[in-house]
Amino acid sequence: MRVKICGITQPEQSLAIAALGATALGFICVPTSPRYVTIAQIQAAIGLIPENIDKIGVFANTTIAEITRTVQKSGLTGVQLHGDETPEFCQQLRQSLSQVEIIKALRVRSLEHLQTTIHYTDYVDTLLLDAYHPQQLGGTGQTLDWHQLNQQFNPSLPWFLAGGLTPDNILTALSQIKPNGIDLSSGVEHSPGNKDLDKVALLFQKLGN
Ligand SMILES: O=C(O)c1ccccc1N[C@@H]1O[C@H](COP(=O)(O)O)[C@@H](O)[C@H]1O
Repeated sequence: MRVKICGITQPEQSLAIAALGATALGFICVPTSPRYVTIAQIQAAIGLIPENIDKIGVFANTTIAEITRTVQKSGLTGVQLHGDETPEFCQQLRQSLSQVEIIKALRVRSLEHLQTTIHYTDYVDTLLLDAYHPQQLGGTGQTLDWHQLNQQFNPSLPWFLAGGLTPDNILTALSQIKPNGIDLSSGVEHSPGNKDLDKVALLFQKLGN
């Protein structure tokens, strides 16, 4: 299973988290987030991380030109679209970034809302489900209803479960639902952007790594 640790701001923490077992690291490219990092900060982190680790930039409601510029300058291997990007936007981004993994995040408002993921199938590589929050785009610590999700969500694409996952609740979540990957941010940090390496280690211990 893929394990993505997101919202990293300190380059040396990237290296430590990769060594603990993360398969993907996430960098927040949304300027309003307390976890926002510049291209220079992403470059510094990526310079330390082994090649086999996925390096994902998280964007929301920005332009294709801005995403493309950031990917090309920083060396990101994937992008996570966490805003209201349409299937048409994803199709255009695919044309601009053909070698890069495109992950479309859906902030789930309702079970009916889940059905919109079908429209992205031809244009993205991976889906991600996060909890909806009226004021914040992500990193909220809010969880989804895993049991209901298990009954209603059966996508044809691989997908990440996100939203309020922690070392304490991860096994409960995975007992109820079987995503292809998990994504954690606020559940493994001291404060926004400052990861708690003890919590990350506990996560991988719980996962049996
Ligand atoms: O973390 C942020 O600050 C953020 C800002 C804007 C868009 C997405 C963001 N984070 C994403 O939120 C989810 C879940 O986070 P959490 O585990 O509930 O804290 C995760 O996919 C992050 O990539």
